[in-house]
Amino acid sequence: MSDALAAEAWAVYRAAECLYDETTVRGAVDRLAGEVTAALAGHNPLLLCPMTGGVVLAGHLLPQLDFPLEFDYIHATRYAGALRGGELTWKVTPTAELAGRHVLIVDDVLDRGITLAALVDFCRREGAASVHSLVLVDKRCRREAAIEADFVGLSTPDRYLFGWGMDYKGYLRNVPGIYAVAEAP
Ligand SMILES: O=P(O)(O)OC[C@H]1O[C@H](OP(=O)(O)OP(=O)(O)O)[C@H](O)[C@@H]1O
Ligand SMILES: Nc1nc2[nH]cnc2c(=O)[nH]1
Repeated sequence: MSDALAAEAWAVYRAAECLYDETTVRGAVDRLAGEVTAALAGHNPLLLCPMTGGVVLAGHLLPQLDFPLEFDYIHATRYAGALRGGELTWKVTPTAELAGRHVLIVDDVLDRGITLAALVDFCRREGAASVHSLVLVDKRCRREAAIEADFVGLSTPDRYLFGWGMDYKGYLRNVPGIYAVAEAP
């Protein structure tokens, strides 16, 4: 990507509002790990990470789930570097067999709900025995698909977010807190 976009991302980062600092996010991930362990240890679950946003959360959650599980990824995107979602584009389906499995989808943010609803539908159509979902952030907004996550880390207002896997035009997924882009004055 261009240096101009990197500079824009840096300016957006500096002007943004920190909604949750790193310590708070890590605390939420610890709690989520406990909840998932209580619900799914012993069920031989398959964790499914929607790329790319789910990768930071999955990387922090996995070592805290101290029981047998499998991990795979899926790739469907509808923002593609934009600040508003469009059509969902499928890029990669999981290589793991989902039939008969207890699937846990682990994603960064539940916003309009279109992506998570499509992922859950996909897993059900593939014959999963059960499908649970976990999101780091549940945005308080008007859903466009009737879905809620089973495990929720944190809640935010309806602002465009970045950090902890969430991007600003492809940048800032690495930021170690959850930030909201500054609103125009
Ligand atoms: O609830 P929705 O409004 O459907 O949005 C939620 C989805 O948006 C983001 O993915 P995105 O399409 O931005 O791709 P990314 O994971 O590569 O950032 C995020 O990772 C969720 O999967
Ligand atoms: N980066 C990012 N991706 C999203 N996908 C849906 N909502 C958001 C958001 O607020 N930020």
